[in-house]
Amino acid sequence: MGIQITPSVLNADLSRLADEVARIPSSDWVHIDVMDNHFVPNLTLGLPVFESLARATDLPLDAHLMIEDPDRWAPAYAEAGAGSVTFHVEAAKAPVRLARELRAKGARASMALKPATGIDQYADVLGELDMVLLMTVEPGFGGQKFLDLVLPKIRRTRELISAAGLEVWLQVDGGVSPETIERCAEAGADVFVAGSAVFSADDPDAMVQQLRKLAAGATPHG
Ligand SMILES: O=C(CO)[C@@H](O)[C@H](O)COP(=O)(O)O
Ligand SMILES: [Fe+2]
Repeated sequence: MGIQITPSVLNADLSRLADEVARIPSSDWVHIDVMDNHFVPNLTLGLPVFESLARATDLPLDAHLMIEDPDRWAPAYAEAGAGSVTFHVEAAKAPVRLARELRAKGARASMALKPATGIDQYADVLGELDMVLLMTVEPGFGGQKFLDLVLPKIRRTRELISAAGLEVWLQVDGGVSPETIERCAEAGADVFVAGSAVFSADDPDAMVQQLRKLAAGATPHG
């Protein structure tokens, strides 16, 4: 599939969500951070806002659920029209069953890992997934500093995906900017979330294009 950029609207003007999304037409996806104030110490938005945005844009929505009990709530985001639904493995009770349910509802199934969660123990689950999200900050807030300590895990995840002959996308999320995106691409990431880097830029769409170019230039497989 190649390099994809999925801006997070967390630090956009949430009172004008549809207008903000209209400022980034070059994006491959729009990343929506759903937080419940339990799994993470922050509260953002839920299904009603998500459904409204799905009606207001033609860009596909990439739902990142930082919530407890994703087994119960995640399928509703697939039904609401999400192209991709990401649940956290630290919160899921039955990740394989949940991934299968998301796929059955027509969404891409994606599993997220916090920075301190290892990937090796989930090697056998990769075949059930369309994407793995590796957090490069502790989840909960935009605008945090990129954690270089996650780079070896990005490399290891790419190795596991390749060794199994899978087409699983590898997304990184947190502190991704023109300063850090090349490191992630070199390590094997191919889907890049960027929140503050995009929405604090004078021209957010030009920033999306710049990020894509930098990642493409640094990626080992073109
Ligand atoms: O999931 C999260 C935070 O928990 C992210 O999607 C951030 O919202 C990305 O924002 P930046 O780190 O790029 O500012
Ligand atoms: Fe996110």
